[in-house]
Amino acid sequence: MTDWAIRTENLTKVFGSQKAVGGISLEVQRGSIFGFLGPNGSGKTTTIRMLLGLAEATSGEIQLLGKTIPKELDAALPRVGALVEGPAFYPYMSGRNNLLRMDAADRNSDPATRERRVDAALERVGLSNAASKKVHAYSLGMKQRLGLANALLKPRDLLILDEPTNGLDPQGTREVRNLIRSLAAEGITIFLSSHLLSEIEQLCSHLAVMTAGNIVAQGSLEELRAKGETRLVIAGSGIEQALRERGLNPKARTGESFVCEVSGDFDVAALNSELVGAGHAITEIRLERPSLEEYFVDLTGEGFEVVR
Ligand SMILES: Nc1ncnc2c1ncn2[C@@H]1O[C@H](COP(=O)(O)OP(=O)(O)OP(=O)(O)O)[C@@H](O)[C@H]1O
Repeated sequence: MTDWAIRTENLTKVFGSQKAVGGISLEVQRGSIFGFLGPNGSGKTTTIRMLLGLAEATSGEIQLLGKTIPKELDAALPRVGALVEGPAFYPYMSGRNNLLRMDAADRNSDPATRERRVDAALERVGLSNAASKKVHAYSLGMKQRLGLANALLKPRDLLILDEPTNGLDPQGTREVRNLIRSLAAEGITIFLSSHLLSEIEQLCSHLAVMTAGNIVAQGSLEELRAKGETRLVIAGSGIEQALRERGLNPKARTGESFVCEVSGDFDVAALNSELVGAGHAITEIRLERPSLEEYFVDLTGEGFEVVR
């Protein structure tokens, strides 16, 4: 039986006459870094708010760490850290005092361990040296890391992060991404929304693609990569006839090369040695896979930003 950190079935949210989330079934495996990819306005934040019990679903079901939401919210939430719409810090208070204050506002947290937990969280996100600095002097990346420290004041099994690198400069983006990687390496399941395909490709093991309130693709990165059509590109002496004899359907491409549609697991090395063995001089042979971006654009008719 698969152990799901998040599972939804037919989750729907309607605002007036608008379906912001149109019946989505998410399956987020424990231990994964799961990317929730979609352009702005596709329904990601609304979904995340429903997962966390911040918004009520119109219909459908949610399981978070095996608990039914919203019925068993109190049992699930202590193990879930969240970063949704940058938390509001007091700018003229230090990072450390902000965390102490936020922890004190949480009725389930233990005052006896507060200082120790706050210092450990600051250490974890690399802010120990800036702990006594006022937050208004923090860079955006530091503020975002402080937000993550706030989400890490207690031991967590799952972190839900809404666009965690949005608005950060390249340095801040790198800091936050590295932090996410190290948290995942500790075994925390990460669910992260982003409108950047490049971010998801760099960080995530699994993803779901949202467009206009619906999931149009979901699975591991490799599964989705294998879905687009694979092409064999090949050039060599007498190659067209040789390919036809082997049941492939070559089409002429630029220069001397031909292209054939093949399955994702096509064995190029075997074909190469067979053709060479039969006396053909092969000057080019390779598989060409469409990028994830091409595949998603085919599915959604939209572009994804590909900022690195
Ligand atoms: N409280 C609300 N009342 C009415 N419509 C809403 C409300 N919240 C969201 N919407 C609408 O629902 C749709 C999905 O919005 P949502 O914020 O979930 O998208 P998103 O993918 O998170 O985008 P973004 O990255 O811009 O936040 C949008 O069309 C938005 O205008």
